[in-house]
Amino acid sequence: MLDQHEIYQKVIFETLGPMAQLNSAVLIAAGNQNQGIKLDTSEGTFFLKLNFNHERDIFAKESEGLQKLRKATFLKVPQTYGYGQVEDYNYLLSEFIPTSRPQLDYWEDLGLGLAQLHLTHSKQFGLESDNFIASLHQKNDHHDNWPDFFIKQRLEPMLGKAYFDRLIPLDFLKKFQTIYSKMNSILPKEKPSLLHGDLWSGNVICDQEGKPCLIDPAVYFGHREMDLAFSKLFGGFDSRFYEAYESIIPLEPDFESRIGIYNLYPLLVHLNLFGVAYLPGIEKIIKHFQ
Ligand SMILES: Nc1ncnc2c1ncn2[C@@H]1O[C@H](COP(=O)(O)OP(=O)(O)OP(=O)(O)O)[C@@H](O)[C@H]1O
Repeated sequence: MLDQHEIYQKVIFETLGPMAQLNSAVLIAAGNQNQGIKLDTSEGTFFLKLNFNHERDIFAKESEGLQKLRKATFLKVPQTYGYGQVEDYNYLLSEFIPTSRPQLDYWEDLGLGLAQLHLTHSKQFGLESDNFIASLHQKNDHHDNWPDFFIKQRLEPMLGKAYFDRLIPLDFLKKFQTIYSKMNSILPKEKPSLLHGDLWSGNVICDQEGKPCLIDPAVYFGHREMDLAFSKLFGGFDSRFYEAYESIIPLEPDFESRIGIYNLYPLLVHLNLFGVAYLPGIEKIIKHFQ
């Protein structure tokens, strides 16, 4: 069995080549699933993400998602250098983003960059393959209609998992499903937009130039209001972000009234990841829309 140092050395051998040497390694982020490590090597400084998830393609999908974002927006997005497995670990090696304090136009940039991302359209909602949101499988089968996609590919799989894992009883599941018939009239029709897919404040970091940098996406073509609603779930972004976004692509009237519906998805994700503390929030939204 390899020790930590040998694992890091093997990762840089596989991704940067046989001449690459590890100088030092510092753990900078330890989440529920992943470890984030700053690696100083003979080839430069890199960010290494490691986990034991049994889904072996989790970082292949993260790398694909980051590359899709890089192509679609002027915003900073880390370059990826390789992913794979060393012993039981999955790894992803990417550009290390040193952080600093936001510049004055930080929020405006983020709003304009997200609008640019959302102007990347597709004919259908979905993606060519499934991916992940945090450590959970995220389905992406194509649909022509947003409410169908949202119900069948987003809400139902997470609701089913919560029921299967005994986090919710059957009557709660049935109550939840009663709102499906309202979706068509509540959700405005729009073209599928490329989304970040997990756009909360923890997934935007400030780079060394004081500019926003997008990390940790769960990309797909969806309704752009999903990203905007998600951005309001845990603390929200500065009002300059929303103003800049709307200067490029204004929102349909009454967006605020739909935020709860969209956020049923991240709340179900949190229910499945972290447990029943998220149930009352979900219940409140369901009651409101029943
Ligand atoms: N490319 C990078 N360069 C430098 N630091 C990074 C980079 N990517 C992520 N980080 C730091 O590591 C932290 C965790 O990264 P990330 O969100 O990708 O991991 P995660 O395990 O999926 O986290 P979470 O479960 O909190 O969403 C970030 O909040 C950020 O501080």
